[in-house]
Amino acid sequence: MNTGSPDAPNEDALRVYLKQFLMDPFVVDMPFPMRYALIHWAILPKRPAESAKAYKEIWTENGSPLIHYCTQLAKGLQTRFSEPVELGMAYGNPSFKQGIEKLLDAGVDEICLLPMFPHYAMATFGSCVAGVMTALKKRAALRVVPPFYLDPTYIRPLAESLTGVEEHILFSYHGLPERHLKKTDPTKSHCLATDDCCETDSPAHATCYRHQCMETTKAIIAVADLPKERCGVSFQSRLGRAKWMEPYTEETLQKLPSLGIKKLAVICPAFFCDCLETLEEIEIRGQETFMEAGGESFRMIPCLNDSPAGIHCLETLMADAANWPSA
Ligand SMILES: C=CC1=C(C)c2cc3[nH]c(cc4nc(cc5[nH]c(cc1n2)c(C)c5CCC(=O)O)C(CCC(=O)O)=C4C)c(C)c3C=C
Ligand SMILES: [Fe+2]
Ligand SMILES: [Fe+2]
Repeated sequence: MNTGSPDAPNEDALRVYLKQFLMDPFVVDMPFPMRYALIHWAILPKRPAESAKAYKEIWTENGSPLIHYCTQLAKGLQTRFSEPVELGMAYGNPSFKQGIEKLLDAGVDEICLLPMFPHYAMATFGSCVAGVMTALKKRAALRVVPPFYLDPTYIRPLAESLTGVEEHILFSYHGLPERHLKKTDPTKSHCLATDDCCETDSPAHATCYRHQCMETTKAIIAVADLPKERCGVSFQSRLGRAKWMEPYTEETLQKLPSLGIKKLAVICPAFFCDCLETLEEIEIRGQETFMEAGGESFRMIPCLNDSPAGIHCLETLMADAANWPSA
């Protein structure tokens, strides 16, 4: 399961998709009347046209890159397992609800859900699990592959993709409102209480997106044997006026050349597949920002996508989960 894309890169399709995405209480976590008002009055009048323009920049003859890569990955996985594999998106098509019905029609009595998000976030992993549990209505048992932010099958190929990269490396992760980090802290006192909370052991880290992103960064740096001073972290894709995790990628890209960093490579390890957020926000707009601020070269490191390493990673995660005792 992944987030999903609009059916087409046009305003009408974007309105449908954005409404479904942003009315999800796991994404915009406000009481219904406030969420409804914000989405319908502040976001839906303008954002569909803006987002349609962005999607047009990355749309290919195969449609949305995200859906294309996920479809190829699901096909690849199906060649590795005798049990049926279905792809389902949280928003848009193919929907996870259709996927569940297809699996039930095929007679399965247990479903293994693989949210294609390396890190836990209420807006992604949390929403997928809740959506599937509600739609499944206990018609089959469910097991869920946990966040795989440190899994060697994910870390190793990303580290290898940095081989020979001599530039400064920016690890740009999708951001979250800080409010989400506090909300999913089970201790209610750890996350963001101190500057170094993510470095201090805590049960909160099982659901701390920031901690998990930092761990992924450290693991890739260690496996790729990169000098730490040549690496930085930032958070992208901020939406709305609330405070999101900092530093923001856009501001970082603007600032780096003035610090003498003129050659840059960007890797986006929060994304299993390249999508709007990597291809348009970083590779197109981010590159422009960096070069206009005085940068000399900009290189985008691809996500695992439907590479053999990508299929191997998902296959291993799925096989490991299938070996756990039944729930
Ligand atoms: C990688 C993990 C992701 C997190 C965490 C996440 C949080 C999050 N996203 C929004 C709002 C939007 N996200 C949109 C697209 C989108 N987001 C992710 C991943 C994460 N989002 C993906 C893979 C995609 C799909 C892109 C594609 O290629 O189709 C969008 C739609 C596009 C746009 O108009 O920008 C929105 C809106 C919020 C509010 C949020 C956390 C609260
Ligand atoms: Fe933390
Ligand atoms: Fe997003």
